[in-house]
Amino acid sequence: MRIRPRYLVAIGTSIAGISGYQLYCKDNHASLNPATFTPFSIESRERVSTASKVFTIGQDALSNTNVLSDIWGRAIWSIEVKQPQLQIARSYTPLPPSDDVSNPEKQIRLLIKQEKGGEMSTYLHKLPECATIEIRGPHVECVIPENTKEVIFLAGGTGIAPALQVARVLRQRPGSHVCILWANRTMEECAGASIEDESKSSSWTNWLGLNSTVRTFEASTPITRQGPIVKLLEGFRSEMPQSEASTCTIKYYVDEKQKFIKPADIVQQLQDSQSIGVNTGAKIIFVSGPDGFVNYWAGNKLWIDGQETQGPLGGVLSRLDLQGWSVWKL
Ligand SMILES: Cc1cc2nc3c(=O)[nH]c(=O)nc-3n(C[C@H](O)[C@H](O)[C@H](O)COP(=O)(O)OP(=O)(O)OC[C@H]3O[C@@H](n4cnc5c(N)ncnc54)[C@H](O)[C@@H]3O)c2cc1C
Repeated sequence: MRIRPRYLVAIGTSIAGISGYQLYCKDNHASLNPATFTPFSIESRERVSTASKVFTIGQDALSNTNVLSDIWGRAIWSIEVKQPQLQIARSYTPLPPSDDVSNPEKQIRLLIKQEKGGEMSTYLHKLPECATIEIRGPHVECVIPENTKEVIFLAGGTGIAPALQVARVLRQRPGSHVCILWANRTMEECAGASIEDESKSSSWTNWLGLNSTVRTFEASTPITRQGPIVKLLEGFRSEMPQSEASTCTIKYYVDEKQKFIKPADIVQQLQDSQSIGVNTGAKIIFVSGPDGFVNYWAGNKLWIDGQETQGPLGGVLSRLDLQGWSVWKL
């Protein structure tokens, strides 16, 4: 059968078109960018608790891009996920990679809590394995000043994700002191965490090992498998050189255990910082979590001309002598 030249042109054009589209899709996968939503597949989901899961997204598709390597080293950042039917987007904060720390750009992992009645989080939790989601980013939420080596991080619930980003940045700065106070409603959100007996141990010096004999834990705390977030936190703690020049303190607080972050915990950290007294750079207290948590500790953020701003310092922190530390609400 003879095929007319004009059909050959049409077939050739179609093949070229399909190949071009496939190439475009391939490139498009690798081009996470802040302006447009790009499809990525969900590679896996790991349950953290009844309400929370860690989603791993587009690991292979991201393997050729360097877009994230710079940002991991200097900032708190997020990405947006789109819900295609409702055309809404929500922000999420990537977790540092757990296994292949040298190639962070290969992974986007998100800790997502399913909110009761929440449109996006429910949509994401109900998606089947290998589903495609559209993401846009990275978006810088806060650049950590180069001279910052001391950070206290008050985190509530999924607000722990930016704390892990900060820990990762400071781990690369010799002489850094990171203190993360993480509050959860239930024990299952931080399964495997050691809940400190606060009457016996409360200062950075204890984590330095100077007081290690009094580091005891609530007898009622069940020894369970460490959840993925606790694993990440404990990984940071053990990787950070524990010396007087460099410390990583992590404390867990759980509502159902009647263990809450108290103003005295912050005062203690400020005093410990003063006694270590090695750093002169910008010292920052970050507050991250649900609105109620942020409001309680640092006051409301304010919307001005359609932009969310820090607003004045309020809440508990405004009543403490912060000794020159600045506060950043996330
Ligand atoms: C920079 C940034 C980073 C973030 N990072 C993370 C992260 O790493 N992990 C994470 O889990 N979340 C993160 N969030 C929060 C996330 O963006 C979403 O806000 C969250 O997932 C809830 O979205 P949703 O669409 O499921 O809930 P929404 O539909 O927006 O609802 C939120 C809550 O409000 C209630 N609600 C909704 N409508 C009403 C109404 N009419 N009346 C009364 N109550 C109502 C819902 O029941 C729900 O509890 C981040 C937010 C920001 C800004």
